[in-house]
Amino acid sequence: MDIFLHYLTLPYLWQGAVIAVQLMVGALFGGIVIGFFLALASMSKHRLISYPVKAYIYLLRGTPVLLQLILLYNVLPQFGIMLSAFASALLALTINETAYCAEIIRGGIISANRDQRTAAQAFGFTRTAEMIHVVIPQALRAIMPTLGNESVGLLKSTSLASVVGVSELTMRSQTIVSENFLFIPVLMASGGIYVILASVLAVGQWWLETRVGLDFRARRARHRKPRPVAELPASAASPTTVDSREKLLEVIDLRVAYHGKEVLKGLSLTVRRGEVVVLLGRSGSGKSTLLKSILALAPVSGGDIRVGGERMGRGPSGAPLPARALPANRAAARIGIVFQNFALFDHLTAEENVMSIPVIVQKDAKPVARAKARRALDQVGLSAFYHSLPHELSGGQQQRVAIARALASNPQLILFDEPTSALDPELVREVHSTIRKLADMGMTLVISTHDVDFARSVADQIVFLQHGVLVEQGPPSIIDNPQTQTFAAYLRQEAAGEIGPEIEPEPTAPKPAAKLIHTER
Ligand SMILES: Nc1ncnc2c1ncn2[C@@H]1O[C@H](COP(=O)(O)OP(=O)(O)OP(=O)(O)O)[C@@H](O)[C@H]1O
Repeated sequence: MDIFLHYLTLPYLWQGAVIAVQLMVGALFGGIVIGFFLALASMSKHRLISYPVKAYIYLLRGTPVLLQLILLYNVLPQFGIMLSAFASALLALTINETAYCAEIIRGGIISANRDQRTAAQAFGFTRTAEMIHVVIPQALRAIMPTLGNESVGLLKSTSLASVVGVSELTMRSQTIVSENFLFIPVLMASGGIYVILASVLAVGQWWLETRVGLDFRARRARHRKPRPVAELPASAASPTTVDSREKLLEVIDLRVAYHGKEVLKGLSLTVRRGEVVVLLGRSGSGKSTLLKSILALAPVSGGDIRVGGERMGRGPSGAPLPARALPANRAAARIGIVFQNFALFDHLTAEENVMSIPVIVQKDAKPVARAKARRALDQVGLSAFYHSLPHELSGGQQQRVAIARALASNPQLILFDEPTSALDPELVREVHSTIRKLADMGMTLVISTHDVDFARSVADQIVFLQHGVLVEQGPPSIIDNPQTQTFAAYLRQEAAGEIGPEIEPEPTAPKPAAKLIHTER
């Protein structure tokens, strides 16, 4: 035991351990930084970028790190590059690590919630902002355990550096053994040092995992010191006077196709400022696609969409905007959106969720954005929940945070994509009453829903879609007096609770006759 303890505390071995740790930290750091960019490159739409990166990862993962180490150590001098044994071992381990980290990080990125990413894009986040504020926080939660595992594996792989003459822990224990033949105590002491280092890594991993976890964030949010909140001018809080004749949203002959299949077939619609338009239709009729198109989030193949003076997804000449110009286009249109599944950023409190739009999109100072967020949360009756994380709220409360988030950007138009479909009946009421309040304030709303009674009570204009075609349009009275057989059949089935998804008509079947009744307010 004494001999074991002697070697366990031997400075010569611990100096070797320091070299092993230096190799591990250097390779892990390089692996994570370079791996992040490789992960992005491997997911690129451009094959010229993604394929070589995938091939690089494939080759490095497919060959033993020992082989790579020896190869690099012997190949570099032939190109006149003379590196020390330590530097070439570090380089080889880093290169190998980039492939593994790229795959770990790619896994984290693809695990990020799609709805939250769509929400960020809809509000006008740039790709970089989406990455920093939405994807990376979620990806970190997913990759932390695997990365912790990887760091322990890497620590053990540093022992391979001994083959090129790096005097790290394993090599030093072998050197001692070759002199005194005390295999068992020396190798056990060396193993003990590896276990101590791995334990330190495990504690670090646990600490980091806790910090990116939602429970820790929730606790921290509750105990955080109060942050500065700006005074907002009183005028900003009151609803603006609207000219109800002004056309705010114009959808002109809109066509959208997914993989060659047309799902919106020449749809035209006008929404005036202050108007509430409700979209009805069976599942699959194209309601969500219409809302996504308004935000330039759907593959529009024809037609035009204007919100205020802004052409969505197109430049002034009518040419489609490149992807990098879309965030500014969406931000300029000032459209808020509320999704069926809330799509709140789950690592942010209610207040942070709402203020993310003024901070990230409108570049407001944080105290101003916080004041706007609190005003919006007060408007939807959530003054007591500023510091709650989404998972601490009921579905109805989460949806009201989502409504506050849509309000915080001072939108000229708010889109609701089946805002109550994911809610229990008693929670539906609270969300409906919040939407009604917005309508009473004179906000312009476009709401997709299956709730005919709610549509009747809130709408200025009802729009019925079928197979991507606007079949009937008119005041709420058309619900009691439908003008087309298809709408009448839909209403009958809806009342009987027999509504099913759309069944595509045969390709030869004629389009449903469109009967339009236009309403002026
Ligand atoms: N990303 C997509 N890729 C391929 N097809 C899609 C995509 N999104 C929607 N579609 C198709 O477009 C059609 C219209 O879908 P959409 O979601 O707009 O209908 P909806 O009326 O909103 O339905 P629901 O009431 O169920 O939300 C459907 O046939 C759907 O399968």
